Amino acid sequence: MTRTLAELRTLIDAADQALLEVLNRRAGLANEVGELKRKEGSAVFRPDREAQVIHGLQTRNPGPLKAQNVATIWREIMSACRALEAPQRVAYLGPRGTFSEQAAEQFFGSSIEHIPCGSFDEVFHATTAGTAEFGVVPVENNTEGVVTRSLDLFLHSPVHVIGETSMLVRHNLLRANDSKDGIEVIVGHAQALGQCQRWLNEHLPHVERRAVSSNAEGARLAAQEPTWAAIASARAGSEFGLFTVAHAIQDDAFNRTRFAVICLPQTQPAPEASGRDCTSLIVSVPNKPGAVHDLLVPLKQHGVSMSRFESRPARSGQWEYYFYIDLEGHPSQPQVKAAITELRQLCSFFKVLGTYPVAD
Ligand SMILES: O=C(O)C(=O)C[C@]1(C(=O)O)C=C[C@@H](O)C=C1
Repeated sequence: MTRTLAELRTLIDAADQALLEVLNRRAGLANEVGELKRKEGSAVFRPDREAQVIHGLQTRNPGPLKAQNVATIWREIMSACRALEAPQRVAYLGPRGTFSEQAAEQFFGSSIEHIPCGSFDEVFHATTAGTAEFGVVPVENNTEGVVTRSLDLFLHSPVHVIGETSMLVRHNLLRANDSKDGIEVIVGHAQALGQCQRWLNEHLPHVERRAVSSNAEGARLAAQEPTWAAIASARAGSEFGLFTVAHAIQDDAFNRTRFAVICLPQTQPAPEASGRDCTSLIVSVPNKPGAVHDLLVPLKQHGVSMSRFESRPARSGQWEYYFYIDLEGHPSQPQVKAAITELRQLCSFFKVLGTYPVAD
């Protein structure tokens, strides 16, 4: 027997009512957890616990909801519960509508206090000065490579990384009217201009490209200047009331950016092991033959995999470099701890940038 639309909607209403009751029961429990944490003086945000909750539910999910939907829904549920315990102030490269804002909401859920900043430097500053408890900064893009300013800022900042999130980045050409004609200037963040180079060379080869502090700032400018077009997200387009002149103009269809979530260690200690963790280090070795090779030996000996190895000039004038290394695992695992201890002895500079659950 097939059910009518009216019958199905009645059943959905009843399911929603039951859901609402369960969700409020959950929120009440989170409130109690919040009181306990206030008494203990412990951190509200526990990314390790949230990662475990989501992975557990995904493993036990009978469907038809997809695993990805389970993650999205529970991230929002936990965001709302967390906000009841205490609001989280999150700094990112603004204005409203940037990919950094999307990354912040993807990681924390939307129940956060937004602190949009004018530059990556400001995000670090807001996070260390206490204007924000957390910051979200891009660290790497699969077409443009590392975000050098973020990596350089990590070096001397007291913040550590407590999480990461990775996002598919789709760029659009946005304008105050819906025509591709008469565009004199294209504005966007330098990274975005780079990620759309091929499309721009082919479609608008003679138009000036101008780097601005963020894509959303470009969208804001394009809303005021009819001969300008901006490269930015659909979200920035709706934020500033722009037309999309061309969709998805990034050269790589799978253009992904990885963001790091930062905070002061006193705000939030390093997350405990979640089962799928990453440990990020910055190291430097004496400038002598074989030194970089030697770095890899403890990793091989203890069977620890390296998922990233980047170098940045040390600016000492001596051809010295800082290496940004991501290891798979958590220092609470004996083999990871042993590899890190041995690695530390080989380095002239050594900093654990953070240890955190791996992004999905
Ligand atoms: O388990 C906790 O410590 C909670 O505060 C509860 C909860 C949740 O909603 O499940 C909320 C915030 C934390 O980040 C982790 C989980």
